[in-house]
Amino acid sequence: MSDTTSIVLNGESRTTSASTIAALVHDLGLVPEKVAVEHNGEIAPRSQLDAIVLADGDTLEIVHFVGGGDHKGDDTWSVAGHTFRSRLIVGTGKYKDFAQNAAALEASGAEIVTVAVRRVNVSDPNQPMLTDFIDPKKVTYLPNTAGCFTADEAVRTLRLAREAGGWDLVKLEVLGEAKTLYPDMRETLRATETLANEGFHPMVYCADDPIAAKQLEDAGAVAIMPLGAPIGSGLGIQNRVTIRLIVEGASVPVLVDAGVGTASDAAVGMELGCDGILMNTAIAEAKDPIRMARAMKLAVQAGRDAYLAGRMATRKYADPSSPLAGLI
Ligand SMILES: CC(=O)[C@@H](O)[C@H](O)COP(=O)(O)O
Repeated sequence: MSDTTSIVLNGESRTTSASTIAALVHDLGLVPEKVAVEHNGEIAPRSQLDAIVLADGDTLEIVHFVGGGDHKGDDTWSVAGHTFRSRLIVGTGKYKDFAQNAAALEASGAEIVTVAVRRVNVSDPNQPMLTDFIDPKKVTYLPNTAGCFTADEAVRTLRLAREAGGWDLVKLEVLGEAKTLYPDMRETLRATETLANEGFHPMVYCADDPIAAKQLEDAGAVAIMPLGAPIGSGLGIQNRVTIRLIVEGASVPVLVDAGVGTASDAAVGMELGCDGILMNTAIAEAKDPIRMARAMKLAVQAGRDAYLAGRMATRKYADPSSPLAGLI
């Protein structure tokens, strides 16, 4: 058994002297109901907090949900000074029309919509305008740089967005090629630096790469948005390990952006500890977009609750649900 244990708390390494997880939680002054614990790579159920004794070489991560995480609906998240209840962000592309888009948004409960500045009309009053259907006073508009393939193009696009609507909380995506729509991480990093220096708050679409995620954060990204799978593919989260590593390493919100196909994909992202999910195609291309929007809302909530609840430990073998002890 070890007297001093190195742990990761809210993404930061700390050393403490307690020997069981429950004692650690107490020593650190945390509220047990508001912590999630990962012990040697497995989520430890809260009921076992005081049963797990730490040994030398153990790995332990304690995630403390400051000010949230209970059942009273106060589980908010914040980015660049804006606080939201909904952890779902929806897009504004591929819908039949703005009316359907607005109805899906309503059903999703999302408080943020992302808008492709180069594709969606938000400023020409002679054309149908998104703002007539989705009120920017009630919903946060998150301008994005969809369709930009260089840092310069993306930065120019967001400067225009800021001039048109005053938006400085923005979503940056710099694509590498049309076939995969994978981000060009070199250009993305360059654009992040420029935007941060110009006073923007860039939420950044990126590869599911923990090192790149850290570099973006250092460059001024206010949120890290790794793809779950290629944009518009609906393939669901392809690499849970890298998403989890990004969540563990980040001190800004992490949101899966792109590739969600159905509700269970959204739940998986949230169960991995992401702060939220951004999606467009899964809702817009569903046979019934309004119903799918509602399903996504519930899935994001369910995944978040499951994460906060702390899943049971996995076992290699069966364990009877009705205890066999005492039976003849
Ligand atoms: C809406 C938006 O910003 C997209 O660029 C985003 O990446 C969504 O991807 P999906 O369409 O795969 O959900």
